[in-house]
Amino acid sequence: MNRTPGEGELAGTAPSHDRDRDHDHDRTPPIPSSLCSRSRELTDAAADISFGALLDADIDIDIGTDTDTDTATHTRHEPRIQWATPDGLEIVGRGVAARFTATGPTRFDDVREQAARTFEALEYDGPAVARPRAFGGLSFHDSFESSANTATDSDTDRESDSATDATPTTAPWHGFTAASFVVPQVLVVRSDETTWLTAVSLDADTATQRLDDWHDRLADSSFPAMRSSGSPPGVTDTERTTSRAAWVEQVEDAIERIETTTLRKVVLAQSLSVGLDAEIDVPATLERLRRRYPNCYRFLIDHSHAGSHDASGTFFGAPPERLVSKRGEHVETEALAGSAPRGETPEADEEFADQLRDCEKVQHEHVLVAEAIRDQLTPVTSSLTTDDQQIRRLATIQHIRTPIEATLDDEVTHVLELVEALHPTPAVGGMPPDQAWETIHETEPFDRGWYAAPIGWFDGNGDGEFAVALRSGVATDERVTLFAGSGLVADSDPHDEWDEVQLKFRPILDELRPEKASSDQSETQLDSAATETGGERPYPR
Ligand SMILES: C=C(O[C@@H]1C=C(C(=O)O)C=C[C@H]1O)C(=O)O
Repeated sequence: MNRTPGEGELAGTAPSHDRDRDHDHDRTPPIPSSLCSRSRELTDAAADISFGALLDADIDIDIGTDTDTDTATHTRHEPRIQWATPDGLEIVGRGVAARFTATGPTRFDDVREQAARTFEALEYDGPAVARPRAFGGLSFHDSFESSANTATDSDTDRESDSATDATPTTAPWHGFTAASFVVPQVLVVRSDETTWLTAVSLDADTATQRLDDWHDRLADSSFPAMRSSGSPPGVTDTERTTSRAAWVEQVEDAIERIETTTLRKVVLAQSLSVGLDAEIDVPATLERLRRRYPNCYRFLIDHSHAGSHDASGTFFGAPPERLVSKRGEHVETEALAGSAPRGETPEADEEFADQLRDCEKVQHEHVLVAEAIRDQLTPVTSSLTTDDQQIRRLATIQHIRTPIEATLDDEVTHVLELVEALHPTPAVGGMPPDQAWETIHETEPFDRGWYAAPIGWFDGNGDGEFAVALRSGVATDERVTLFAGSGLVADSDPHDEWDEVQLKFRPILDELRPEKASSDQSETQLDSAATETGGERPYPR
């Protein structure tokens, strides 16, 4: 199938050298220099059906003048996003009003520059919570390059350093690029008691028309009344990238590097490819994850590129970790590192928590992360406070958490600047960062892609929020590829670290296996204990 971009569906490419070597160059309209947005509050009935309706893959979304007549394929290829924070803000979006993409070491600046051009002339009449935002993320490392680009690079001049170092993407990351954000054409935003519908287009008339069309559609009672939580698709097989024996060798090798070089900490990961009995319903899976991991973020990114022949996979997850949020000059972040299982009883649970608090190795691993975050933020902030350590309890695992808040000085104006400064924290990379990446790159037998990388949104003011894309996977047809890792320091034990990684696969893996339903009793008990210790601050809207 070869689609042409529809009206209002504008794809941005990186400026300068990157644009010259984009293989979709001829078909790619420029980044829009204006956007118009209209919002309307949804009444109860429409609000209830709006999330499922907008995410439902079978819905024939209006994307303007798209010429494709194969509706089923076409809707599956229609980009969609979902974003939810632990305090109840939920956003779903469909279609592309603007797209910002970039590759290489300048990817943060390139995306910011593209977005600035588009958002500069944004006309918007709704409340702040329903404003247009760009949703997306980045790959873990800037050497990541989409396979679509690499396929054609041989016949174009490769000018940037990044292009020369780039590694072609491998499954399941086909179609992903080093930085990709979309401003959706239609958004439903739920916050507190209200639900808003927002439509975005190049001009006011189209935005108003789109808003009215979608409002009528959502008032249509033929849509299901509730968001579906579906049922697990069932698992046919699992394939590991890393056997236990290989892992033990990798960890021992990493520890030797820590003992003999200046490397102090490195996070090594594994990937698990899971074959499914049926195609996965990702929004329904996220709804089940919401019920079991209410304190986590939830995200879904399906950025299938207009004009591309193949759909990319859907990247989704329920991460516990905030990378950073910026609202005006106020910044919130956290160190989350150091992990233990949940106990079967409250006493056993507390014992595991005590081990986290008292274990020298775990404290070392955690403090490295908190210090690195403080060191990155101090030069750009006028004040910075670090709270006491807390235990963050999730249904299947507990972590040490140190909340960090700061007030920015005048130098930093965009959340992407903070994302660039902080990513990767030693919670997912290591210390020092370059040496940690070298170790990861030389050790891990798979491509991290967007795993453990920043995922989130920013708006026209440069405010935004990013989580770390952990407890995540990529769904492609009837497989889901999961990723999980663990922080290693000098006295790490390979077998303990193996167990920790398996625990981190569980959030999604449990939702793929029907047998999980039979152990619901114990999950419920875990759930009721899965509250945070220490007060959680409100997440920004
Ligand atoms: C790397 C992961 O998790 C990170 C590593 C942790 C650790 O080493 O203790 C804990 C939380 C996360 O910061 C993962 O979930 O894959």
